[in-house]
Amino acid sequence: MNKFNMADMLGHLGSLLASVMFVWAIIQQYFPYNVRNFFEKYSQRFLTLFYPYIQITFNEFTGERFKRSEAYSAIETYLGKTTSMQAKRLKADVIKNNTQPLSLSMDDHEEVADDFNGVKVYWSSGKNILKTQSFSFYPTTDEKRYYKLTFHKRHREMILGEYLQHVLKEGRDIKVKTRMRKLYTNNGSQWSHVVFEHPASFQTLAMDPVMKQEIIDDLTTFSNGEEFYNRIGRAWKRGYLLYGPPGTGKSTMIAAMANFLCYDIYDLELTAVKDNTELRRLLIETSSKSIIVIEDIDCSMDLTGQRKKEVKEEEEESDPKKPIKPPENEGKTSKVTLSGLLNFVDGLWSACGGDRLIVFTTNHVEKLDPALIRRGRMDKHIELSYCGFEAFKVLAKNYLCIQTHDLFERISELLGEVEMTPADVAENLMPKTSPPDTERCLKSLIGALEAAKAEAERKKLEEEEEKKKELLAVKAGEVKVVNMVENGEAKVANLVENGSNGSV
Ligand SMILES: Nc1ncnc2c1ncn2[C@@H]1O[C@H](COP(=O)(O)OP(=O)(O)OP(=O)(O)O)[C@@H](O)[C@H]1O
Repeated sequence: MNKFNMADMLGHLGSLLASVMFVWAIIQQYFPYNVRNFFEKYSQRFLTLFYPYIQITFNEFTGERFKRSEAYSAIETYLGKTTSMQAKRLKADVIKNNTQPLSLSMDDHEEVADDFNGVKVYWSSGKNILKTQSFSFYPTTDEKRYYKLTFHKRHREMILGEYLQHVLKEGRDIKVKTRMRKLYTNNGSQWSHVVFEHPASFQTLAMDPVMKQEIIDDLTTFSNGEEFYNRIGRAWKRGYLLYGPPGTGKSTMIAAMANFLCYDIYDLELTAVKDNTELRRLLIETSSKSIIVIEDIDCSMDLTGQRKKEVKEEEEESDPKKPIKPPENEGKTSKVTLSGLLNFVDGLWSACGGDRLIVFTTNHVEKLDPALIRRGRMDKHIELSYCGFEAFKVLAKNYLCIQTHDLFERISELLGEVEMTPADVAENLMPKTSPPDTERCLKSLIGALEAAKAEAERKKLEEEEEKKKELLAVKAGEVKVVNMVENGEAKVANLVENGSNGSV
């Protein structure tokens, strides 16, 4: 009996559904769009009288036809984490990133809940399929995806303000962290890029640990400082000057900075930039969350000489008596000037928004114009120097996976006496066999350090000999002069004596 009733009920339900669908199909087919729209509009209004929830739709494409909405993309990324825990149907996409190979988002018509400060909100995904007007035999469809946010109307203010800001910021931050980072280089006025996959990190960077921590803290404060920079009315940028002999890790540190902050790198070849206008254009094209690097700044332009010339020109220009003469550069290809570079560092271009680090490197800090590297322009001066024992320990850990060894004491002694760059120390620690023969590598380093020490001592001796010789030469010269003076005096005395005797 029960069985029969059930089958009967299902039969009725089936025919009811079929009828509803039939009627809906008829309405869609024959009722004009305006009439349907009218019913939909008023039924919605009627429902909102009793429905305490508010809905916001974020469409994938807004305004410009092929431009994906930034908000949609940030929401998609934000929901990625929640989605993988809650939704039953997910969409996966491959992203080329070491830390996270797959990006997950919820499939169409899924719903997930999110909790913010104890308030529950619901996100659902959907798509509208529009039939495009076309004369093709196969009608084409246009899919418009969207996310819908639903929340109770009593939380309106908080959701529209704080929560949405939080979602967009989190989404953007996750995106920055998981995106493939790029290394841009300029060929004249054009940037071209490759994927940036340098493995350097602060962990593998060999330097004094206190200094390293200081840099990490500084970078963290800077990257979280949007509000602070806004408050004090300064462009959100920071200048770093890295200086030290070749092979001390300046380029490696830039790579470590980019990996730490998840920023892109713009490696600016200043010598390829025609003039200040081109420099400005290149800078305006840089994106936020990036490091703009000018390596070997002292070789990129004659800063000292040029600065003097510029100062002289400025002085001459301000002299009213001076006749006006045509500019020297007219008709010639001009170069970037120091003042152009200073404008760039000072952030005249900061109107393009976002945070940027500017990093200059040099092997000869003393050659740079003080105006270029004064605080406020280059906020942090970092000296990368010869390898100390602490830096060596980092390299030993990286290259040989050891934290301590009997030979460390000797190495520590030698490093205190000899100047060797981390690049040279690393080269000696490079395993030549597999598995690495730790002792052999350490002994190779000791051998190199002893050879360097002997060489330094030999040079010192040579220099001392040279100095001695110079001193002797000076002394010999002095003796000669004294002799000459004495001879001269004797002659003069003779003459005087002869003169007083009346003989000429
Ligand atoms: N402090 C360091 N920590 C770890 N590795 C380092 C360090 N310094 C140098 N190296 C190693 O030496 C190589 C050369 O270093 P890097 O190019 O960073 O030096 P640099 O100071 O930029 O030199 P240059 O002034 O010639 O450009 C790197 O590939 C890296 O492997």
